[in-house]
Amino acid sequence: MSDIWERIADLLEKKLAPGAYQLWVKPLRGKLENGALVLHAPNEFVRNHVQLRLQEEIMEAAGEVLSCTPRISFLCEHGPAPVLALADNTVQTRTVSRQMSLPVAHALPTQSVQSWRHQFDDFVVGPCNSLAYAASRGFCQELPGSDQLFLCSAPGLGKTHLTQAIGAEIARQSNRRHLRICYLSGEEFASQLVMSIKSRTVDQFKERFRSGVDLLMLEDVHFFQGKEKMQDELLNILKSLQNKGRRVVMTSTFLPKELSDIDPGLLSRFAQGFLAVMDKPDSATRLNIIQAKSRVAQVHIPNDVAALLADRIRSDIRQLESCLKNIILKARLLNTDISMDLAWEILQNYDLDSPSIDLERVISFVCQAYGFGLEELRSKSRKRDRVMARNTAFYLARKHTELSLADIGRRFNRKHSTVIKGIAAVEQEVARKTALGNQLSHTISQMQV
Ligand SMILES: Nc1ncnc2c1ncn2[C@@H]1O[C@H](COP(=O)(O)OP(=O)(O)OP(=O)(O)O)[C@@H](O)[C@H]1O
Repeated sequence: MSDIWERIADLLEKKLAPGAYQLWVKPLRGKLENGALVLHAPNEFVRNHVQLRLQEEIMEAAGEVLSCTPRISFLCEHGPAPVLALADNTVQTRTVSRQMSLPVAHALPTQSVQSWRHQFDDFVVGPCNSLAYAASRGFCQELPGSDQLFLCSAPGLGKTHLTQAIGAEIARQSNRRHLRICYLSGEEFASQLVMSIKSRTVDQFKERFRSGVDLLMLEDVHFFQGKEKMQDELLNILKSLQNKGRRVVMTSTFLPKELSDIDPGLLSRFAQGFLAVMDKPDSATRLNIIQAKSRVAQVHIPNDVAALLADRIRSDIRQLESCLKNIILKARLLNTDISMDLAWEILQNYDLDSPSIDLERVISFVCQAYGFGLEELRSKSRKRDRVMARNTAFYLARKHTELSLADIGRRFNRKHSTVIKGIAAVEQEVARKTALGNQLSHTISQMQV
């Protein structure tokens, strides 16, 4: 079948500038495999250039030779994974191929339908992300007012996961197979724009986004801070997409209002749709994530190990996941059980949070510091030293735990209004720097986090 490629290449020789043909098309080897045109480039540089710049021309030439437009895979002789030109590898009609090829040429290199890495099913929902999850689901169902979604969180808390889940879900819905999805990061957008400026193809670059995209998924838009030229182009593209009723998902590590050096018009576009913020997971969600990930790995994680991980890696799910994977891998390599010792060894390689403080730790600290037992703290006694000890416990519990005032009060046999008064009394003494206040400050600072 390689003579097919020779015919396509001959056609390209006639259509392209001689230099372009010699440089980019001549080194390619091509053949038809299962209805797809598979092109091998000698290296990644050539492959990327051909995929980015010549895909349309190749598609057209192939269409003329074959009387239908085939799917194209771009492979690299020394490279790893194939890069599919189409998001949908089912029905291959000329229209579908042409439509799909435009945005995907500018998408992340490996985003074919099969390569969405994350789904809704493997996203663990907790209080920290339930709104973002619901909004992402709503976006897929085209709920009224869900044309644009802005997902925001600190790094490693699931923005990419949800964005990819949206892409996977929409690409999966049979009635949306024709939809042209463009998924890329702010940085990729910028580098493609720079390349198009260098090759004087900015108009084509803009046109691809304006007319070739039904759903734009743009990650890490905080990248645009301070990049004026990029912001102009993005603003125009967003305006055009929004005017045409096209849908947009964006992610950012910062809220629109926290971004600096961004054109106000662009900021206002960022804030135009639904803004969903994800927080750090609470301990129950962290445990659920550990359990879900170990289920996928088909490994049993002992409860004490799960509790240790959930306690010491609290603010970044990516780190939590990576630590868990390393523990599982090490246990497999050493052919040993997953134990606390093994977990501790792996944990040393991570940036750990301090052990969290729960109410029982607060109680035992206060009892030790003041020389009372819990029953004396819970008693009705209004003796000054007991009141101070109790108030210190209220204050520390409020500071270090996520418990409500009512929960704290319950443990000490007190109403939540008493807890408020106790905390205020401690704060007042400390602020006034009285002798008692200084003593309280010292005691409070001894509670090691
Ligand atoms: N709620 C969750 N349930 C299951 N896995 C999650 C959840 N949140 C995050 N993860 C996992 O944590 C890892 C990091 O998540 P993700 O890449 O989506 O974070 P991000 O917010 O996009 O980070 P960054 O800002 O650094 O790009 C991924 O492997 C993802 O699957």
